[in-house]
Amino acid sequence: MDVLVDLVVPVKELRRAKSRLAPAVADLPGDDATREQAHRALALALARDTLRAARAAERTGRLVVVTTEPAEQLGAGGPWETVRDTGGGLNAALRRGADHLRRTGSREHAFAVLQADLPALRPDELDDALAHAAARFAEGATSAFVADHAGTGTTLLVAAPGHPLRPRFGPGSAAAHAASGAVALDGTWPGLRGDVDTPGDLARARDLGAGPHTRAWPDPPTATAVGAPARETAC
Ligand SMILES: Nc1nc2c(ncn2[C@@H]2O[C@H](COP(=O)(O)OP(=O)(O)OP(=O)(O)O)[C@@H](O)[C@H]2O)c(=O)[nH]1
Ligand SMILES: C=C(OP(=O)(O)O)C(=O)O
Repeated sequence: MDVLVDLVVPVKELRRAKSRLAPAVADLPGDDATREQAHRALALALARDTLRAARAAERTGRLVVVTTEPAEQLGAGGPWETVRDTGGGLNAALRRGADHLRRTGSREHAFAVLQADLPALRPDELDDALAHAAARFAEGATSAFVADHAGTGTTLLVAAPGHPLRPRFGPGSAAAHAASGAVALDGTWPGLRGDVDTPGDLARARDLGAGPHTRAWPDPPTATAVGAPARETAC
């Protein structure tokens, strides 16, 4: 497997994202509009911290964000490419990102999907998980995944070079990916496994050590923590 792995990261429309985190904003001061804005800011903070760590990983090649949001909205830690999410849900968005990579010259690379709700992700964890995947591919596996901390969801799905991504994200996706033939990767990667769906997950990620955006939420982080702006790719 090539040293570099091209990543597809899905970022849902912020005003519809992370509905299970509504209780985390319920007690914030202000009116409903203020709380809705804080909810969108939280979804954005999770994504920004995930992207920041993903971009910093040494094994990350191209980084493609599939979203309806404007590239500049995602801001921190670029550059990455954005591909427009044209609907159809998460797995359709991921296939669109993978198609974009394939059409634009990444045919020989391994591809991976990384969820965008991993605010405590550390670049070295992602590098280590991608190295584990490469080792399994050398043994003949064609895809591999990392289950979330609950063991039911999936935070990373990797396809070996020359093999398609077969995303089966959604409830029970860890079992669905295993049933599709993907091998489960073993490793103590708390940030990589630490997806944030509920207020309890958010507290857990903050205890682990979340990135600057999630740490600062509901306030914005300082400009120095934000980093370079994103680069948008027409698609
Ligand atoms: N581009 C894109 N990303 C999606 C879509 N649905 C989910 N995602 C992303 O997939 C990842 C995991 O999503 P979920 O945990 O199901 O997030 P969610 O749908 O925002 O959360 P809930 O409303 O609480 O179910 C996150 O990075 C989301 O931003 C979609 O339709 N399009
Ligand atoms: C979409 C997924 O995330 P979650 O289960 O956390 O919603 C998944 O793990 O497949």
